[in-house]
Amino acid sequence: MSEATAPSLLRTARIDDVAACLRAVERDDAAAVPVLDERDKAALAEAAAKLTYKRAKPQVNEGEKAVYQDFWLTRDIPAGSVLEHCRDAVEALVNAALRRLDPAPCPPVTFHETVAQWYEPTTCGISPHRDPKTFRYLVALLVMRGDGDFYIVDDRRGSNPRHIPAPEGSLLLMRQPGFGAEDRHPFHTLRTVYSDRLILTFRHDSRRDA
Ligand SMILES: O=C(O)CCC(=O)C(=O)O
Ligand SMILES: [Fe+2]
Repeated sequence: MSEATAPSLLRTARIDDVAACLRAVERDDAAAVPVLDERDKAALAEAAAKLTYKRAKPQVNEGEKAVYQDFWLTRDIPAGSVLEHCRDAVEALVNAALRRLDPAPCPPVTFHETVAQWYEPTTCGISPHRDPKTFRYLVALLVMRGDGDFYIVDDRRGSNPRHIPAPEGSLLLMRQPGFGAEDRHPFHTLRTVYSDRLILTFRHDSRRDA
């Protein structure tokens, strides 16, 4: 798609609100901010609904480290699609917000990895876990459709849950190592999913840094 016809996304997102969200991430490990209007949500959910998803492995790891998952995913994001434009728009928005913070908690992010995830209603979308620490600075989850209960927790048992409201249309930002500190790497979980939930997950992969 040429630039002239590229859809404009995130028109209603405000950089200052995203900067305030990043401050909340420094304090609370994760926070969400509304970024999508009705038109964005419709265009993105329509494109995401056309992707071909694979079921996530129901269980990853054994014993104490077991993580249980109940969702569908794909990394096949068509080149030039509205979903790819969306990745670029979210990356630009987050980096514009980071530039408003002094000192900035991390360098500019590059979202090397994009995953589309689809959850049907369930009582456990994904049990407590940490994302691999090769993913640095920030993980960004864009909720294109649906609703679910996201929590930051203290451990794999899910102790001390802190609910992070992230309704449809919001961008949930969660810290990874390198965001202000090397030793902050939060456990998190998605519990109840109330209605079909479509998200894009964006991650900065340090193995692909120059
Ligand atoms: O869907 C969510 O809200 C969380 C997903 C997640 O933590 C992951 O895929 O690593
Ligand atoms: Fe995760």
